Formats: sequence, structure tokens, C-alpha cells
Amino acid sequence: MSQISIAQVEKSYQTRHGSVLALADVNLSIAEGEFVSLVGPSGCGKSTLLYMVGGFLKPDSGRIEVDGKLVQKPGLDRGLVFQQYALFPWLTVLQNIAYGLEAAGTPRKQRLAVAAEFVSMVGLKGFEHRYPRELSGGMQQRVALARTLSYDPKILLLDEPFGALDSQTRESMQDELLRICASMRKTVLMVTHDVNEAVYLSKRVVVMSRRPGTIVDEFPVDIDRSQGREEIMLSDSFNDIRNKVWLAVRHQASPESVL
Ligand SMILES: Nc1ncnc2c1ncn2[C@@H]1O[C@H](COP(=O)(O)OP(=O)(O)OP(=O)(O)O)[C@@H](O)[C@H]1O
Repeated sequence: MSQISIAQVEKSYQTRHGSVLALADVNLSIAEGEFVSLVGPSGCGKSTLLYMVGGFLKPDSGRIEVDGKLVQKPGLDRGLVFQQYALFPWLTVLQNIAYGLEAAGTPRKQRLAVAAEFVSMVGLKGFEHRYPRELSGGMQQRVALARTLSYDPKILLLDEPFGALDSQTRESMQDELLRICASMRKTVLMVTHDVNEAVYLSKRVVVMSRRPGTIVDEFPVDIDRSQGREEIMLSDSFNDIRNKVWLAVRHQASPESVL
């Protein structure tokens, strides 16, 4: 059974200039433990779809189910991480992470101990008592990731999580995410604009059309992940898939340019 099931989903926004159809007839199933990326032209509804799986928005029609249950509101089984780290500036690293545990109902005494474990997991040992403003962008995003991971959601919903980072930090965060997801066995749905990132991280890359967004292509990513980043990214199999995804997105962004 799929863990996330999206069936015939449609969503419009009402604006001052009338109704905007953001998504139409979206169908997607994601298995437990799968890492799926959503790519597509700007404004095609990727974030809208992610927020609906998160329970922050409701579809106008169609169904979204997680573990066989209709999604109606946010829940601790789904953890969302945004591009903007959304940390509390008045709380330290440890307190920011512990806040996630408070929301999950972890008793006060355990919170700091569990938060400390997650500080180590994301490589921030020694920075527990720093405030967000004292951290680099990459470190802040590690805190945001740790805060979400700390309450152990089965599903991670990532909206351009590394979009604000420089390319080197971005690559090290990607490798960290892969390591964490493999050890904690998460199901991941990630929105990204970066085709290399999508192919490097995912088991499957899903391409959406221009608005109204619908799924137009899917690319399974069958690469040997026991190799290092350089071997993978320089391999023919990686580049073959990357090129296909890139062309599919380009075709959606400006169909006339590739006809
Ligand atoms: N709150 C809103 N009110 C009105 N229109 C909205 C709202 N949020 C999104 N939209 C519109 O819905 C469409 C889909 O937006 P969404 O942010 O989901 O796309 P996206 O693919 O994630 O975009 P990007 O890649 O640029 O982040 C866009 O045309 C956008 O302008």
C-alpha cells in the first residue's frame, strides 16, 4: 500500500482578479521509504501540493490520504521544512529543537536530552547555546531540520529546503539528508528547482506541467548509491537521467523552444 496517495486533486485560489486554477487532476502515489522530488516550472503548484499533503491547505476536489487516512489537518506524522528556516530568534539552538518536542508532547525533562541528540545528528555539537543570528544559513537550516526530525515524523515534506544556501553548503546538506533518511527510514516528498539535486537525492523524480499543474512525466532514478558523490554525478547513468529530467522541465517551461 502506498503511504501517500493523491487522487484526482484539484485546487484553485480566489484572488482579486478572479479564480486561479493552480492544480488539476493530480495523481501520485508514494511508497513508504521512498524519496520523491517534484520539479516543474515556477508557479505550477508544487508548493500548493506539498502544503495539501501537509494538511495546511485543502483540495477543492479529489483525495489525499496518508497511511489510508484522509488528510484533513497538519499532524506529527508529517514534518515540513521550508526554504526560510523559520527559527525562533529568541531561542537558542537547543531550545529551538526542544520546541518541536514540546509540540509533540514530550515531557519537559526529556526534551533537552532528546534535543541534544539531534544537535549531534546534524553536526552542531558545541553550538547548542548559540542564537540563530549567530549561525550561518547552513547551520540554521540544520537546526530547522533537527527540529522537525526530533519528533520523528514518518514523512518529511521539504519545500526548497536548501534553496537559500551556497552550492557547497547545499551539497553537504544533501549528503547529510541522505544519511539521515537512510538511518531513520523516512518517506520524503521534496520540491526543488534544482534538477541535479532532484536526481541526486531521489528514487523518483516527478515532473509537473505549467499551471494548472498536473503530473506529466516520472523518472525512476536507478543509480548505485554506494558510490561517492563525484562518482555518481560524473557517471553516465546519472547524467542520462539528469538530462531527461532537465529536458522535460524545459519543455514545460517553454514548449516552443524545444519543438
Ligand atoms: N495564496 C494564494 N493566493 C492566490 N494565488 C496563489 C496563492 N498561492 C499560490 N497562488 C498561485 O497558485 C499557483 C501555484 O503556486 P505555488 O506556489 O504552489 O507554485 P510553485 O510551483 O511552488 O511555484 P515556485 O516554483 O515559483 O515556488 C501560482 O500561479 C501562484 O501564483
